[in-house]
Amino acid sequence: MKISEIEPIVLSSKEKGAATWASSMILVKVVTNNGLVGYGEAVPTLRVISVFNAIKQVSKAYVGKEVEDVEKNYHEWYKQDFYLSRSFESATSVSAIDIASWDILGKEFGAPLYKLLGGKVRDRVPVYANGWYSDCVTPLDFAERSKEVHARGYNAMKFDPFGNYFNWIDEKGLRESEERVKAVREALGEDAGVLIEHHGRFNSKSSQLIAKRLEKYNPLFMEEPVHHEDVDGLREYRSRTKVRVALGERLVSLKEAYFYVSEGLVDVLQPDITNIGGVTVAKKVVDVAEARDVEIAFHNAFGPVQNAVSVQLSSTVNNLLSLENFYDWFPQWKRDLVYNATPVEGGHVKVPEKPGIGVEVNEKLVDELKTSPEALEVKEEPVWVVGGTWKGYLK
Ligand SMILES: O=C(O)C(=O)C[C@H](O)[C@H](O)CO
Ligand SMILES: [Mg+2]
Repeated sequence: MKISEIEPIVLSSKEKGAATWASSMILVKVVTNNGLVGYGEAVPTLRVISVFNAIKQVSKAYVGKEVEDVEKNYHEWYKQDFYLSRSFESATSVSAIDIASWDILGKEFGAPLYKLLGGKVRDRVPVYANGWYSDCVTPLDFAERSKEVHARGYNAMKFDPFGNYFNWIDEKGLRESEERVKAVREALGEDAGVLIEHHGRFNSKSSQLIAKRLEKYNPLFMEEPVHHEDVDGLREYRSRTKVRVALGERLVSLKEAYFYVSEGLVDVLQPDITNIGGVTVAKKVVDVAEARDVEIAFHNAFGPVQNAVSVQLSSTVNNLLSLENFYDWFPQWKRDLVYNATPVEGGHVKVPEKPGIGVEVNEKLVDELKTSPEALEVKEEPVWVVGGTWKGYLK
């Protein structure tokens, strides 16, 4: 079947998500010449306009091609684009079109993606919560909220305890962060997973100080402890700390992922299927990680189509640690967009059996929420922060 049309669709709503960038979403609709429709999702972040336009350019390399030729089509774009691995817009655009292509493949063969990828190794996917700590500032705020999340069945949760510190962290910042993490660990007990998000914003010396303060709370992993491109800083961090490192949400190609795995720089790899090159590349990244016994925990922070395809892939991955999940902290419209098809129950998600990505998109709601691509406001609290947490509390 040939691809006849590709449409980027920006969706937004007044209802806000856990983070500013979660209030919008870029859906990609792919249609074939015999009327089959597939959906993918591209990542907005602060690039809504440029990603929307990039999808139009990447579409030029896909329209008219056989939708089943996912490998051939991806490599043709990789050759044509030249700067792919340095172009976030291109990588998330090709990822979205690839995901939609796989959605169509599943519909064509009447199978959920997991069946096209070698079958399930688990019937339910374990998830960890993110986005749950909006407006938490004091240790008590975090402790109380974490208990509520635990009571909902989540046995692992991630949070950024560092407030508005960036690059450097001083003793006051270390004390504030430690008090927040200590409060959560005491609230949850020893068996729950406590995952620490740094958002890649510290220099290596600061991150090493953080690791020494927090390792006694047995974090399941320390995510992006240093700036993503600070490889020497990451090497130094690895040589001087004992904690597990997670990274991967910013990777945009297979070779980038291979570098971090082959250099022994990562314990938990977090590829984002809507950034790394779609299903076609994500499944290769999983194999590279498996070769070095690196665990997989797909980054999954944006929308319900990304979530659906991440659930499908996670069900097939032997070396899966857990799948990130914002589902219960999505704005309702994101859950409604796929008829709330992947609810979290007891800290797990059942793997949908519908063809393709396993969920149906609510096309009526798409029409209601469709908007034009606009620049997001840049405020004192960065768009990637969980709302209301970019502050300190010790006077
Ligand atoms: O989900 C993650 O790992 C991210 O780094 C993204 C942010 O944490 C998420 O959007 C909440 O701010
Ligand atoms: Mg992160």
